[in-house]
Amino acid sequence: MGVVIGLTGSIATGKSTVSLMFDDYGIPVVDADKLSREVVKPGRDAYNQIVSVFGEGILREDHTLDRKALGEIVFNNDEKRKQLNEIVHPAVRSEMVRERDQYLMQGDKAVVLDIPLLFESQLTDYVDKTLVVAVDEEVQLKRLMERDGSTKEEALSRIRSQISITEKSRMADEVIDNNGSKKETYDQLDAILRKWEILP
Ligand SMILES: CC(C)(COP(=O)(O)OP(=O)(O)OC[C@H]1O[C@@H](n2cnc3c(N)ncnc32)[C@H](O)[C@@H]1O)[C@@H](O)C(=O)NCCC(=O)NCCS
Ligand SMILES: Nc1ncnc2c1ncn2[C@@H]1O[C@H](COP(=O)(O)OP(=O)(O)OP(=O)(O)O)[C@@H](O)[C@H]1O
Repeated sequence: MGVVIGLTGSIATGKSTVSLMFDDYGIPVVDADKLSREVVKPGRDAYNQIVSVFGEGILREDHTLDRKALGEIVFNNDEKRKQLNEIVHPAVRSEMVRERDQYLMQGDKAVVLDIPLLFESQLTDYVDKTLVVAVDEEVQLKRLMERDGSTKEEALSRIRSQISITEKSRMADEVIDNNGSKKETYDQLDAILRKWEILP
């Protein structure tokens, strides 16, 4: 049976960057962020529930979700974030398990579940190994502000919505230090995959 790797980190620590490296090895990745965007498309159950809870003020003119507006609400209010999670997460979880099992059935040696909230949502039972991508907090803040063009306040409200990267690193089976170059990150991933006997 293939190994299921739970890939996580905290926001902007480099999960997507490492997930692209898995692509290079031909190891399939199931991306929870991507699924969470699909299950809230107009007409889907989760979309209808979000509109009924948060109102039409979080819709754009074309009726798709205004993710920035919804983000401003939920990253500044724990109760509202919990409500959104309760709507979106079950749909993401069932799709993720379906895709994971499909890869395992077709005989893949490993499959990656890229889940930002692996520890927050207590999803570690869905995976065999946990891999955390970590950077120092000042690097995280800088990369997040640069990537999203966000203010320090906006970036900090997102960072504070998650368990700290220090704590996640303590819970992980393996940690990749992504403070350095992408090449250094690649080398660490390579070593871990060899240690786990996923690569020869
Ligand atoms: C609030 C929303 C609309 C903001 O959308 P936006 O396009 O700005 O961000 P995006 O979805 O690309 O998420 C970026 C990052 O934010 C962090 N994040 C997203 N949702 C959450 C959450 N509920 N709690 C903590 N961190 C979160 C993750 O690190 C994620 O990688 C969106 O994040 C959302 O629907 N969140 C709820 C679903 C969820 O938990 N998704 C993450 C894992 S399934
Ligand atoms: N080793 C690195 N050196 C320089 N920049 C990097 C490195 N790793 C990642 N980055 C940059 O940092 C930003 C955050 O990385 P990435 O998008 O991979 O994080 P993430 O953990 O997937 O974020 P999110 O939680 O929002 O999904 C991106 O702009 C990325 O290009």
